[in-house]
Amino acid sequence: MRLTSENTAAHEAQAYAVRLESVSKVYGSGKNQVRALDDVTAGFRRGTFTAVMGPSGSGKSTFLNCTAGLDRPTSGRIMLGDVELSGRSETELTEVRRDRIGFVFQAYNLLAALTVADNVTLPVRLAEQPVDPERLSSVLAAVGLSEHRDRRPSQLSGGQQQRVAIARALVNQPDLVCADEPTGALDSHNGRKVLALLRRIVDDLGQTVLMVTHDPVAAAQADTVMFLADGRLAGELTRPAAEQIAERMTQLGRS
Ligand SMILES: Nc1ncnc2c1ncn2[C@@H]1O[C@H](COP(=O)(O)OP(=O)(O)OP(=O)(O)O)[C@@H](O)[C@H]1O
Repeated sequence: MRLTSENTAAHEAQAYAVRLESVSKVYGSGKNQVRALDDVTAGFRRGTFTAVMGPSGSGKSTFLNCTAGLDRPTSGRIMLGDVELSGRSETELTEVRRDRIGFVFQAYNLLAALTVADNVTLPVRLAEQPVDPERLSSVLAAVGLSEHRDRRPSQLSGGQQQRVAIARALVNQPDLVCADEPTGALDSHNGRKVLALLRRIVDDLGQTVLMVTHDPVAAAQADTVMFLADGRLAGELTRPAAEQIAERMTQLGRS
């Protein structure tokens, strides 16, 4: 097939969950100006798990927030599948986030008054869509919480609460799951279980995961580790061991 610019764009939208083209983010102005992201171009293929690492202040949260439509880049383009995020109104961005992106935060962000099942289906109900009982059962089974569907978050361990958050992130079959330090509040046993679950949703369900972490052991679960330094891409490692990641982080910290 001859590749015209139109079918190249369609092909890329199919192959990549999200693409960033020359994305920069500048905070403040004058002498207080901070270039948190500096001309970042990157693409994340569907069905892959990427960890984002870098020294403190290197731009990881800014990168994740811009990619997930929580923050707006100063310049550049972000394409979520075939949807361009730039130039969208706040209401449109809220809808894109609700319908196409799953979020997993360090602090779980569950609603204490709701049951597990009601927390998981919240994005569906916020979109005023009917809850599909089969979809609910299948995401609860995927995270191993079928028997706990009627409990409240306070009746679960931290690791179980994070698995509820992952089920909530999956319920709309999102284009992208964004995880910000998902194991940051967990002990190592529960942290390992959550990481294994993130790995499984990529391998078994074909989800695309983008995870910011400070932990080389967590990052070693990813297919690719992408490094940031001073808001710029500073290389990547494919299927690295935790030791290699730690070594690269030490080098970046020294530079
Ligand atoms: N809202 C903001 N206003 C001004 N500067 C900001 C803002 N948010 C981030 N920054 C600055 O942008 C740079 C990148 O910050 P960011 O939080 O993205 O880094 P990070 O790699 O996630 O850091 P950490 O690992 O410490 O969480 C830093 O210099 C930070 O001080």
